[in-house]
Amino acid sequence: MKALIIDQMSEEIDKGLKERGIEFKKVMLPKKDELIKLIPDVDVLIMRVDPFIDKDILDAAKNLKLILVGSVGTNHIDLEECKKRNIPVMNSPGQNSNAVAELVFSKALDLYRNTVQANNEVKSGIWNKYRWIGRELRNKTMGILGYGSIGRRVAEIAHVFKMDVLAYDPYFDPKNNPYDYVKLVSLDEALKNSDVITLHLPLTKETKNMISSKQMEGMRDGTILINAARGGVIDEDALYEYIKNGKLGGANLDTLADELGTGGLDTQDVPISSKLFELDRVYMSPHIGGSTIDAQDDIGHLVLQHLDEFLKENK
Ligand SMILES: NC(=O)C1=CN([C@@H]2O[C@H](COP(=O)(O)OP(=O)(O)OC[C@H]3O[C@@H](n4cnc5c(N)ncnc54)[C@H](O)[C@@H]3O)[C@@H](O)[C@H]2O)C=CC1
Ligand SMILES: O=C(O)C(=O)[C@H](O)COP(=O)(O)O
Repeated sequence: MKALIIDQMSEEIDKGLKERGIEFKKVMLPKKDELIKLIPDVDVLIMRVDPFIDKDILDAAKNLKLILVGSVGTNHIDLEECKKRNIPVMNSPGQNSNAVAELVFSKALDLYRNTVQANNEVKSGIWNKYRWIGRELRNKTMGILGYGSIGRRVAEIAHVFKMDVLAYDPYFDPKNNPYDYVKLVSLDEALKNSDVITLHLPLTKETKNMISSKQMEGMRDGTILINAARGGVIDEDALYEYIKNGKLGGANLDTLADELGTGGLDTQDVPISSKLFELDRVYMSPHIGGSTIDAQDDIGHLVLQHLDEFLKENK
């Protein structure tokens, strides 16, 4: 059995493959052409959110029996084509939830306390403590869109910050709500009554551009938006307009519609641009929500557990 690892993953995976006597190769983020050349004799593909695994790659993957994904989202894999070929795709739910949730609060606090502008100003040699009057999360309302693994972890932390918590998730059965301090509401109610809105739902046909002008119009003045889900969920043109016209208080984004893992760019250290970058009240990070040593180690263990389950079922 041969495995191919195509992203930066925990060393635990290398160790685990060796212990199981599985031969493996590591090629960091191969381009599509390169992957098509590498994949014909691969049995197990181990990856994160790049590159896009499409029909051409699957056509070349004559031996492929399993795709192990060290991420939650699988919108970068043609699941239909995998199903046709009987190739299971096993993702890693739950393992990076805390990492993403912590980043959400870092992002909300950064915007509320203007840390990026304050940092830049001090380092440019200007000391002015009066310009950067911020706000506190305490007593504000957190609106969580998508009350899954990450959404629920965000709710727990928001409660500790003494925030009120609203959540919108049409697929979540309220009977399973573990927290009495989280009120499950409609999308409109969540938009209208939140000071901080954070997105934790998958990118699907239904959620693409789900947050657009109409939804931004329905938000409170000064609302800040955090997106550590997928870029395509927010209409970036509308976001630009609503931050520029002052209706929204800012956005802190970990993802963009045209980025790695969403079928857009396909390598690292690529130039990226967006008119959103013109706006001071837009803060960015390059899709690092799940990128902690802790989360990647937990993911490594789950990937190996999934591999063992597969091997057991396919002896
Ligand atoms: N920035 C990053 O590094 C990371 C981003 N993600 C993204 O976050 C998403 C959520 O991750 P998890 O919470 O772990 O997944 P999850 O599957 O536990 O939760 C997703 C929730 O979204 C809900 N949902 C689906 N469609 C919806 C809709 N139309 N409206 C409202 N809710 C809807 C589902 O019912 C589910 O409860 C992933 O799909 C992925 O795209 C996940 C991990 C890291
Ligand atoms: O799990 C997901 O879905 C994510 O978006 C990841 O955390 C980000 O991708 P990775 O590159 O961290 O696997």
